[in-house]
Parts: sequence; structure tokens; C-alpha cells
Amino acid sequence: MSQFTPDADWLHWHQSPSVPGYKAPAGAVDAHCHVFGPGDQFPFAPERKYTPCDASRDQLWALRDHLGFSRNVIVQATCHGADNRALVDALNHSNGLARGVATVKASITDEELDALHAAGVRGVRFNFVKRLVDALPFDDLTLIAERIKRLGWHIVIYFEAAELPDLYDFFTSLPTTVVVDHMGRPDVTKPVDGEEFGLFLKLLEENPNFWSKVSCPERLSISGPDGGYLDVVPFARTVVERFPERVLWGTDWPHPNMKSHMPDDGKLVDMIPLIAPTEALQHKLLVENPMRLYWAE
Ligand SMILES: O=C(O)/C=C(\CC(=O)C(=O)O)C(=O)O
Repeated sequence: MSQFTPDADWLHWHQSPSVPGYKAPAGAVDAHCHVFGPGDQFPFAPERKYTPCDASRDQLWALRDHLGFSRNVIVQATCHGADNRALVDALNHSNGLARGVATVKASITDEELDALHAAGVRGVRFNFVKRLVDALPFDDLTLIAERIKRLGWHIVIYFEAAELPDLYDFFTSLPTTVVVDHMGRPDVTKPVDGEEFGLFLKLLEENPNFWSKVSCPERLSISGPDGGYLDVVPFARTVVERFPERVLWGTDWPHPNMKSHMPDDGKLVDMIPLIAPTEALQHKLLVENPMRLYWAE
């Protein structure tokens, strides 16, 4: 029996996702996914705000193959805090087919950063979603940003759309490439050409170092799986068509903290042609862009 019990309302990741009808181009990258534990091997962090079920690296590789993808970018999830051991273990057992985004504290040493780089880490994540973390002070984040510059890493930022006005100036002060998770979590009941999403588009428009993941329709959708998450499509498609060189796509497997339902990962893949309607856009989204950011060398 595991030393960790998932939260009572925790939804297990999908056990039999469909085979997508959409065939991803050769070399496609799932650029946003996580590994959880296994908790008995890589304990969840004491400061975590949720306890998930296990989701191991081998289970992630099985999903990758099932979906017809080739590579993964594994993003450190908050349930592991700044303990990147599960992430590094996955990278070290990926045959070079996975890269990572870590969570670090300002006290990390250069040697520790170098070891993360050698394992395949290419970025750090700054998380501002209050239900997930107590965000680090801006001074610490600024220090981390300065420290990782020499490695050529980027910064992944995760925040709710309503927080963007307050965070905007800090974000634009960051000295590296910056990747926004899940399009800055727009409220999709508001218009795609409205003020709120307009601020996010302005961030990308005026700052060529900013990229966006067009991921997580299952988290953002109000119409839900029965509506095919179609209410999210105009937002994602706008970002892909306006910034085709600076977009990434990911499954978000194993879909932490989904409460209403668990998505079928195959169906998420089937949405790709809706948000990237041409083969050229799909190739940039799934192959060229993530390869440039994560496998540049
Ligand atoms: O998987 C995601 O990107 C989103 C998450 C989880 C998360 O980010 C984390 O635990 O670090 C969420 O909204 O609960």
C-alpha cells in the first residue's frame, strides 16, 4: 500500500484513450505533460496543495506512442515542489526523447543548475496560480531568471487571466524567452476580441520573446467534452494564426486537478487541426517550434 492517498475527489487519468483520427507529423512533441511520483519512489512535497495518483514515466511513454507522438516536454508539477528528482529520473530514462522544465529556489547552486541541464532541463516554471502555490517573491524570481540566462533556458509562466494586469510589468521585465501556459487561462465566456484576451494578445504582439502553449481546452472549456471543447477553439486558433512561430501544444497528461471529468487524450489530439488548420501550421506547432526551443543543440 502506498504511503500517499490521492485527494478524495482526485480523478484518475484516462485508462483507455482513443486512437486519434488525426495523424501527427513525424517527430511531433507533446510539449506539456507531467509525471507524478510514483510517490513511494519520489515522494510528493510536504508543501503541496494536492496529492495526485501516480503517473509514471513509463505510463507517459506508453501514451506518447499510443497518440503517435515522438517526444515529450515534462513540466515539474507543484505536487513535487522544487524537488525535481522524479522529473530528472524520467529525463534520464527517455533515450533523449524528453526534455524538462524544473522548479527551483533562488538558493540553487550553479552546480545543481548544471546537473539539471545535463539531464535535459531547458527551463524553469514560475507559477502564480494561488490554488497551486504560494508564489515566490518577485525578487527571488528575478534572481532565478538572471541565474538561468547563461544556460540559454526559458521561463514558463502559469497564471489566471484575471491576474495578468497586475503581473504584466513583471513578466515583460524577464530577460529570457517566456512561455505562457494554457494561453494565460482565458475566460472563454468573454469575447476572443475583448479586453481580457486582448491584453494577452498584446503581451505576445509587443514582446517577441513571449510564446504560448495552446493547451488545456478541457480546463478552459465551459461547454465541456460533450461540446467537443469547441468554445476554446477560437482562442487557440487566434494565437496559432497570429504567432505561428511561437506556439506549442501539449496534452497536459495526467490532467491534474480536473474535477468535472477526465479528458480522452486521443480526442484532445483530434482537436489539433481545428486550432492549426493547415499542415504548415501543424508542423510548426508540433515539430519545428518545440524542437527549436528544447532540442536546439
Ligand atoms: O497541469 C497544469 O498545467 C495545470 C495544473 C497543475 C499544475 O500546473 C501543477 O501542479 O503544477 C492545474 O491547473 O491544476
